Amino acid sequence: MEEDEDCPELVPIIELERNEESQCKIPVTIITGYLGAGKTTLLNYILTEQHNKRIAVIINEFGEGSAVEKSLAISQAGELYEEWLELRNGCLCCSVKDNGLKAIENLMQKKGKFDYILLETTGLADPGAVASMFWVDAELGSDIYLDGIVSVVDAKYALQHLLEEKPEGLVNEAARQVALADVLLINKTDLVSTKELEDVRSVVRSINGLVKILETQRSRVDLTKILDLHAFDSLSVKSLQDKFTTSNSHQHLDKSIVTVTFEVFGNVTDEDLHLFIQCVFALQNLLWEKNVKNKSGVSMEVIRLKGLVALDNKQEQVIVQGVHELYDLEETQVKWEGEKLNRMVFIGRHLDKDILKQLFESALKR
Ligand SMILES: Nc1nc2c(ncn2[C@@H]2O[C@H](COP(=O)(O)OP(=O)(O)OP(=O)(O)O)[C@@H](O)[C@H]2O)c(=O)[nH]1
Ligand SMILES: [Zn+2]
Repeated sequence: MEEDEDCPELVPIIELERNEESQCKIPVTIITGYLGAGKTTLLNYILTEQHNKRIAVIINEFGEGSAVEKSLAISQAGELYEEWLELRNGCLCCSVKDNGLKAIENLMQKKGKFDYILLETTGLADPGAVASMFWVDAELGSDIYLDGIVSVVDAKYALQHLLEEKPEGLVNEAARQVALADVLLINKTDLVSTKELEDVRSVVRSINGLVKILETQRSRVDLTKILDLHAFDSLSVKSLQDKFTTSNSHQHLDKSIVTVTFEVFGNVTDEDLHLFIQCVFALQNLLWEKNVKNKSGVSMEVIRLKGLVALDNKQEQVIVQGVHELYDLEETQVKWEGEKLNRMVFIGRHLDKDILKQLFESALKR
């Protein structure tokens, strides 16, 4: 016993850093889903479940062009406080990016730190834009990080919403929400038959080949399955590998949003990888002259990107994450063994696998 005290166990630096990080950084989970799917029910459920966390809930009620107000409830020991948090600008993609973070940071100064932040976006907001504003590099010194995106669909109306044909150029928001999700709740399973549920599951799967699907009633879900996912950092490398081995590509009913995956041997320089990703993310930028089209001449749009890549000067696997024109490379702890097999997953509209794969192959070192 005494000997133990004399000789303290050495803790590797990496572990120390990770612990420190997880102590001071606060996860944000984005909860999205079509109108009436069960998002608020989920939030209420989370707030009343035993979790020993101090959770801040932010509900976006972004009105049409009106001033943005956020209703904020802080739950502590079952008590609910409500407070209005006002943001000056309604534009999600640009200025709210700073305001949104700032507002939360200010609030934490006033109220003390939270352990967790849940953000419910309305059925109309583009969760990709919301996600990107919370997906801030650690270097920026933010107190919060994006942990994951949870989408809720209504089992009864999901097919109708997901398969609805939009006029050319318009996005099916319900499908985009599924495309972005790390975890998807098929809620209100009490309202559908086994067959209907099976159909919803297969359409969801055809849109997003990576998403973890859970079925719920009244949004009741095991919280460990939706919180602390680390979906946007290098800790997700294991799950990405698993998904690659289990997911097989499905042919989509509505060809607009699909998941495209490919694997290519080789390695790439840092610079060429950045060029490739920038090119891919510029695909949706209609004003950009290099805007790459699919075989039918329609512009591709990447909603979510994940990949495991081999950089020519790195022993470790590097994970690539992208959402809404933001992307990030992060070195993992996992060393390559044997031949280096790059794995890429794209979720988006009008994607053409061959073109994306060729583009990636030409970025690889020869
Ligand atoms: N039958 C059934 N009803 C449910 C279930 N979950 C939620 N509801 C009901 O569905 C309605 C909508 O739920 P909300 O949680 O408010 O949905 P929401 O996604 O927050 O809706 P908006 O904020 O309007 O977009 C409510 O009346 C809920 O009580 C379920 O599993 N089964
Ligand atoms: Zn709601």
